[in-house]
Amino acid sequence: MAEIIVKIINKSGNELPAYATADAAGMDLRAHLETAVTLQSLERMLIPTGLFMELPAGYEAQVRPRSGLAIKQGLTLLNTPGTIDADYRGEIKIILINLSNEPQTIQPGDRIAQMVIAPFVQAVIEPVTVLTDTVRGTGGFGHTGKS
Ligand SMILES: O=c1ccn([C@H]2C[C@H](O)[C@@H](COP(=O)(O)OP(=O)(O)OP(=O)(O)O)O2)c(=O)[nH]1
Ligand SMILES: [Mg+2]
Repeated sequence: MAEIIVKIINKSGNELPAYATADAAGMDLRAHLETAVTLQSLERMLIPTGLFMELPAGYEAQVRPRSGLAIKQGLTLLNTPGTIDADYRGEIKIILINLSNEPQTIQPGDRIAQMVIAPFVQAVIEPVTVLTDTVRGTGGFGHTGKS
């Protein structure tokens, strides 16, 4: 696999993101907090990570929920997958939402999300007035049925 260099400034005091296992796709991101915060049911909150990144051109970072937090605590990312642009130089922040019925508490340094680095393409848009015919045509939104 080609080596992709991602430059990171870490102002959090937490350890740097890292792949936990040999072939992991995601690196966990930790909450950069002074004290614990609690999200009430259905409350959303922007949680800082203290991380600032420089991705190579042609790559994005996707921030995604952790399945353990989702199933055990109903915590997910409101905008999943969040998009971190290669030209963004601000702090990476996580939009957490509590979809459970109980308050959920995040401690400083908790792993609240994971980040996947992925290549992307930028398309050239070509305005036209007619599109090619296909078997699907305009069918969508479940038009092929369920079973
Ligand atoms: O979960 C996220 C999503 C985005 N960002 C940062 C990096 C990204 O490059 C920038 C802009 O994100 P996006 O394009 O999704 O937001 P927008 O509402 O379109 O803002 P903008 O007008 O700044 O592009 O915000 C985060 O830190 N966390
Ligand atoms: Mg945008």
